[in-house]
Amino acid sequence: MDVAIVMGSISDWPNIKQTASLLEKFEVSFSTHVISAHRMPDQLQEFGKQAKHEQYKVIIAAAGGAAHLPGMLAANTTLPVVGIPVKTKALNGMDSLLSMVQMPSGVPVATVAIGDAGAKNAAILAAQVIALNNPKVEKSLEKFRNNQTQEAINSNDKLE
Ligand SMILES: Nc1c(C(=O)O)ncn1[C@@H]1O[C@H](COP(=O)(O)O)[C@@H](O)[C@H]1O
Repeated sequence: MDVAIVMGSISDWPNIKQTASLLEKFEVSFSTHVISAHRMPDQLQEFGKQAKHEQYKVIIAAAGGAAHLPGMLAANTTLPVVGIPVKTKALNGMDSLLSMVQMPSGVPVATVAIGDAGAKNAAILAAQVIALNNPKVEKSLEKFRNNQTQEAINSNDKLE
């Protein structure tokens, strides 16, 4: 598998399944996991340490609230980690965003936006990394971009 999607909880899945759907669309191979840094610290550390041996190229890590999961994965691997801040009821995801975007120098998490745009952009970002060595994925990305451009152009027809 090229990409690992790791979530802090199964409750993140309704948001994160769109990340998985987009990876499928780009024909990027991926696996999905629930591994909480807080609730499963040993498993989280083990996963981070083994990720490179497992041949993953990118890790997408989604978590809400005190979202330490992406940072702790990043601390345990040199693979690129894309962080998705999951929207929360209490603070609308600002808590998730700030806990992953403000990483200390030396241990980056490539943090995307809160919510649907971020969940999709994480998949696109991961696919862009995979496309560097995979012409099929590169083609899928180009097609996606061209369709997006065409849809934006066509939306002019809807203006009155
Ligand atoms: N932020 C973390 C971590 C972590 O960072 O280790 N583990 C779970 N969570 C988050 O807690 C929220 C509520 O989880 P539950 O619904 O399971 O109580 C989820 O958004 C999850 O990502």
